[in-house]
Amino acid sequence: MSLDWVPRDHELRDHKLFGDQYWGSDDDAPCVVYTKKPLTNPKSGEEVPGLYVAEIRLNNPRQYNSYTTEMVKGVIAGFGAASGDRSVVAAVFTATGFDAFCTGGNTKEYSEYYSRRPNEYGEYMDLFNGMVDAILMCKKPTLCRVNGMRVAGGQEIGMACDLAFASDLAIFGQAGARHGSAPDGGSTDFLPWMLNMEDAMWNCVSCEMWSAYKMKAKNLISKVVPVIKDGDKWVRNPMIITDKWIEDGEVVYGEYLKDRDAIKAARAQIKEANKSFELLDKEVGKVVWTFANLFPGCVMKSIDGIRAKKKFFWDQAKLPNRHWLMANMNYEAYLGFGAFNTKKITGTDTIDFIKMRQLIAEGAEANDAMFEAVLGKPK
Ligand SMILES: CC(C)(COP(=O)(O)OP(=O)(O)OC[C@H]1O[C@@H](n2cnc3c(N)ncnc32)[C@H](O)[C@@H]1OP(=O)(O)O)[C@@H](O)C(=O)NCCC(=O)NCCSC(=O)C1=CCCCC1=O
Repeated sequence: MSLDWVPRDHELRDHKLFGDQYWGSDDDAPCVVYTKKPLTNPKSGEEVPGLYVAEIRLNNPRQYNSYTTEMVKGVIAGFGAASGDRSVVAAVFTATGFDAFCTGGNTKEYSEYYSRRPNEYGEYMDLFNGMVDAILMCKKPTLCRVNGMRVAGGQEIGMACDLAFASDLAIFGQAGARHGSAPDGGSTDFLPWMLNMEDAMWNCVSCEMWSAYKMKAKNLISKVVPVIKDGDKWVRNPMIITDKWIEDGEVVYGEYLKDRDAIKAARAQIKEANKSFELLDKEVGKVVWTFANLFPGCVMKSIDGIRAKKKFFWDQAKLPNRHWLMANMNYEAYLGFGAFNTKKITGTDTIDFIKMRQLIAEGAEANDAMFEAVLGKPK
């Protein structure tokens, strides 16, 4: 017997919360660019009709794709759109150019607007937390296409994604303790899951930058590929040791070259080289195709089961962190972001840390006199 007699409504509902007002195009930097690209079979190269991959691209290359307040809204809107679009198979998070995926919050905005305006920064942090939540809540697999350095908040929003694939020119690390913040936008929560505790501790606090090869060896990311192309030949990042594992009893794979002149020459080679994301896009395409050929519901249930472990610490800490970050905008963040933002005026991009500790040792008040004593001076 047919079930035609059961009343049904077949008009598709629209579940979108917002439109495209938070996105821009290539020419609108700083902005987020949202694009639906056809799902493609990596073997045949054929595009699948009616199915897409959503690309959410940070577009602020002049400032290493750091996100401005408006861009944070664009990312939230992007992951929300990808999540709610029936035709989207996966969401790819990337950025413009070969230099940077993202170096975190916009230090100019932090220094010139948010420092000494703690309530304003609290409101901003609500958006930032919403951005990480939007990635972790997206009902599509999320892939970070690490086109360049992933630093500070860039590392945090990158780690919020399910999987990461990197250009071998990318470096990974935090900048918080150097520039007056704590990596509380996800790194203190995610790093200890993804690296071992000892590595998480050092990478989170030291502000050392680790190569993509080192991070692959330490399991932070899924794959590293070269982007320098010399004719038909792919050339691995010349600044990093990739041709041996051990030297003099120490693991050297993934470390920077030691010799200063060799580093200088490698940097110049990278600058001049012809570059292409062909291999990176191939890797991302293969993974998306794997997901596309699995049950969508089972894929998302499995992903959310893993994400729950990442969310466990993130959800516990995100609000207390927001309150601390807000208060800190009156103190160390004012100094740290101020120093970085005025490096062209003073010739130094950090405060005088030893002087600050000496003043603290004397029990000095945290007032303008202290700030003046530790900040650089106009040249
Ligand atoms: C270490 C660096 C990432 C790279 O150093 P280097 O390769 O030497 O490049 P620079 O000369 O420093 O940078 C090139 C130009 O880009 C500008 N830039 C870089 N990063 C930013 C940024 N985040 N915002 C704005 N502008 C940026 C830089 O000023 C240069 O411009 P110029 O006009 O001089 O050519 C290094 O760049 C670096 O340390 N960057 C800053 C990293 C940082 O402090 N980010 C913010 C951290 S805090 C954060 O992200 C948070 C997230 C949520 C929770 C709370 C929080 O604090």
